Amino acid sequence: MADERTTHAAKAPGDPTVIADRVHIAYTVPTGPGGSRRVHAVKGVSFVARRGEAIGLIGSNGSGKSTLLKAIAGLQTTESGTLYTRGRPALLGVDAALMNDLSGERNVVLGGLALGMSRREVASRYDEIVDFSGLRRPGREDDDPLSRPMRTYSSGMGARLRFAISAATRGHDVLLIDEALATGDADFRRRSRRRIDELRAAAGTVFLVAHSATAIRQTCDRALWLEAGTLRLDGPADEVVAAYEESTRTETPTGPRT
Ligand SMILES: Nc1ncnc2c1ncn2[C@@H]1O[C@H](COP(=O)(O)OP(=O)(O)OP(=O)(O)O)[C@@H](O)[C@H]1O
Repeated sequence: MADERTTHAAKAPGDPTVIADRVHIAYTVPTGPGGSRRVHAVKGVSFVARRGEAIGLIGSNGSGKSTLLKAIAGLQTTESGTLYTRGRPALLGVDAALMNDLSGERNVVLGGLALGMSRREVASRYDEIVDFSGLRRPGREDDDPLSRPMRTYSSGMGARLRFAISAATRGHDVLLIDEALATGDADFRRRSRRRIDELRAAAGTVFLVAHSATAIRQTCDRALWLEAGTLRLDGPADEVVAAYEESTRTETPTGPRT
């Protein structure tokens, strides 16, 4: 079977959708009465993302991946440097503005509106979203998770619904996905990959933050490896992921042996 990813990757990338030029991002963290300290989360990161690319962000915990994603989405200000994002970016993922006390059904509407869909658009895509999430199981109509509050969902169910909502968006030049593919079964991951490919083919740029090297390898053609806020490597996903894996093998402390 042909590898869709290779087909897309073979196409020449298009116009720039995100341009980062020596971007620095810092948080101010209160340390006590009147005091604060700065956490320098992203340090001088530069890259150009183009239409048609799916770019994975990889790096150890606290390396700045989510911060960079938020900045690309326009939700986090930069301290210095220039960050340009074309059109309407959409940030999707575990932090998406869903409400745990509301039912899955209400959250589909809420999430759709938060992503800029009209009520009519949400209504017309409702079934598509729910089908994609895989939460409505034929023959199990007596227990429809969509009518239950989201707090009763497993983390995998919640992640699937969030991804399904976000995957229904249209017309975004830049789609940012945080960790959405880390959960879900093989079938869901396959459908997610196909959808990301479709979004990419429909002209946007997709950024994906994932801890799973496999998700990045299977979904992205390019990867940015962040380490302690700096861009350590930018290149073909296979190469960057291999270098990252190699470093985690050699740099992960094993702890003292007793
Ligand atoms: N709201 C915040 N206030 C203060 N510091 C923050 C905030 N968010 C993140 N940080 C700090 O910024 C740095 C980068 O965090 P970020 O969440 O971007 O990393 P990450 O690579 O996405 O991590 P993970 O893989 O664990 O999700 C870390 O040192 C983190 O502690």
